[in-house]
Formats: sequence, C-alpha cells, structure tokens
Amino acid sequence: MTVTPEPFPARPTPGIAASTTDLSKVYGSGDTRVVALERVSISFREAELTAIMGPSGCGKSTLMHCAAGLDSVSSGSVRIGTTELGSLDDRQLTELRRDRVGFIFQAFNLLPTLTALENITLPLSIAGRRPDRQWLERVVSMVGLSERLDHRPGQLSGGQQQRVAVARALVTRPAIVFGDEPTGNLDSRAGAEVLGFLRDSVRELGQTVVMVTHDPVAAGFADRVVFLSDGRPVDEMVQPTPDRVLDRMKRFDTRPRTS
Ligand SMILES: Nc1ncnc2c1ncn2[C@@H]1O[C@H](COP(=O)(O)OP(=O)(O)OP(=O)(O)O)[C@@H](O)[C@H]1O
Repeated sequence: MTVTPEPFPARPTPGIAASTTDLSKVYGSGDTRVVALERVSISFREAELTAIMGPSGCGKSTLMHCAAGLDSVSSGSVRIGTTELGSLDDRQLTELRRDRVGFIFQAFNLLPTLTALENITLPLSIAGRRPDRQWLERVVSMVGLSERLDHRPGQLSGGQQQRVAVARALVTRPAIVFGDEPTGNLDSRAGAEVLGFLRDSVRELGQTVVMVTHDPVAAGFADRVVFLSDGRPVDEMVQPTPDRVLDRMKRFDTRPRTS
C-alpha cells in the first residue's frame, strides 16, 4: 500500500521532539550497495511512545541510529528539538547525545563495577553535573529500584538491570529516549514491567520514547506504531493492540530483499 507522506514543516514545530526530513542512508557501493533508508520524513511527537516495526532488514535500527545521531546520514536531515544534527560538529554532537538523548539497548549496557545508583547517574557524572535529587528520586521510585540502589548489575535480575537502564536513560530529562529492542532479552513478565515503566515515563513525566521492536505485545504498549518496509514508512497505527499489530505484520511480503 502507499501512504501519503507526512507533511513536513520547514521549521521546527512545537510539540515535535525529533524528526527526519528526506532522510536517506546508503551503505556500501557498487555490488554491495544497500539503500537502508529512502527519503524518510517522520516526526515523533512529544510525550508519545512510538514503536517502529517491520520485517527484518527493513531499516528499523538504521532509522533509530540516524535519528539519535549515532550514525551519519547519506542525505536529508535529522532534528532533535530545534537542533538540526547536520549543523553540529563532532563535539557538539557528542554533547547533544549525552544531554538530550537517552538510550536503552537490548543488552542493558550497564557498567558491572558500578552500583545501580552509579550506573543511573553516570550520564550526569560524565557531564560533570549534579543529579537533581527530586527528579532522581522520582525516576528511581517510578522504576521500583529504591531498594536496589547499592546492588551491582550482577546482583540484579535481567528485568531489574533493564530498569536501571531505563532510569539511566531518563535521568538527564532528555528530549527523547530511543530503545533498540529494549525487552528483547527479557521474559514476557519482566518485559511487560519495563514497557509499563516506559509508558509511565510518557504519561507521568511527559517523556518522548521511540522504540524498535519485533514484538506485537511490546508494540501494544505504544501510542503509535510506524511500520517500515524496504527503507520507507508504509503504514501507521494509533492506539495499537497486539492482535491488530500481529495482523498487520502478517501482511508484509516475506520474500527477501534483492537490493
Ligand atoms: N553497517 C552496515 N553495512 C552494510 N549494510 C548494512 C549495515 N547496517 C545495516 N545494513 C543493511 O541495511 C539494511 C537495514 O538494516 P537494519 O539493521 O536497519 O534493519 P532492521 O530492520 O533493524 O533489521 P532487523 O529487524 O533484522 O534487526 C539491511 O539490508 C542491512 O543488511
């Protein structure tokens, strides 16, 4: 099916936490050339949880990495808040990622020698900033870690470790949090807990969250699901349910890509 591209404003729009305009990403050249993203224009509204879904290889991770400033773009532009990433030098980009973007990865990515509290406040320590005590307490109690702050990652369950990672992503009050399969390593109960906390962060703290997922149940926690196919957004669903997401996923062509 074809989808009318979202009208994209020339200037930053209030209420939009991040956006891409005509974003393309090409890997390799010649025989190994892969167009991972083709002229993607998409906006992520503030205080919304968006899930990105689509068949394997459709460009989900590439979109997330480019939108988060973790990967360069081949053409087009990316904005976080009012800042266009292409206008930043390397140092400014590093600072923007540190201060304005939160990340949650499938593999938790906690430092094993630090306590849960030290892991949570690490982004602030790196930036030489003191934690805002009230905010820290709010985030820690929201993810239910108040009793575990002195534990090291090895003393925590997978679900608890990912809750530390959620708190770490929220502690700087970033403009946007990106999650790459944030529940991919968790069983369904722990996964549902982490997704519940992410949704709470949207509802209670006004956080904007974008997550890549393969799991229709995880997508059911989102306010909106964007479906990618062959490097382009092809559909979206608001107020998704796992059953509707599953039905939509079944309609994707499962033949392997040829380019
Ligand atoms: N570093 C790279 N070099 C070359 N090609 C790449 C690179 N990273 C990704 N690709 C290609 O770009 C396309 C999109 O990859 P991407 O990882 O974004 O897809 P995805 O939808 O996240 O896939 P999956 O669901 O399997 O994780 C794929 O064809 C992939 O092979």
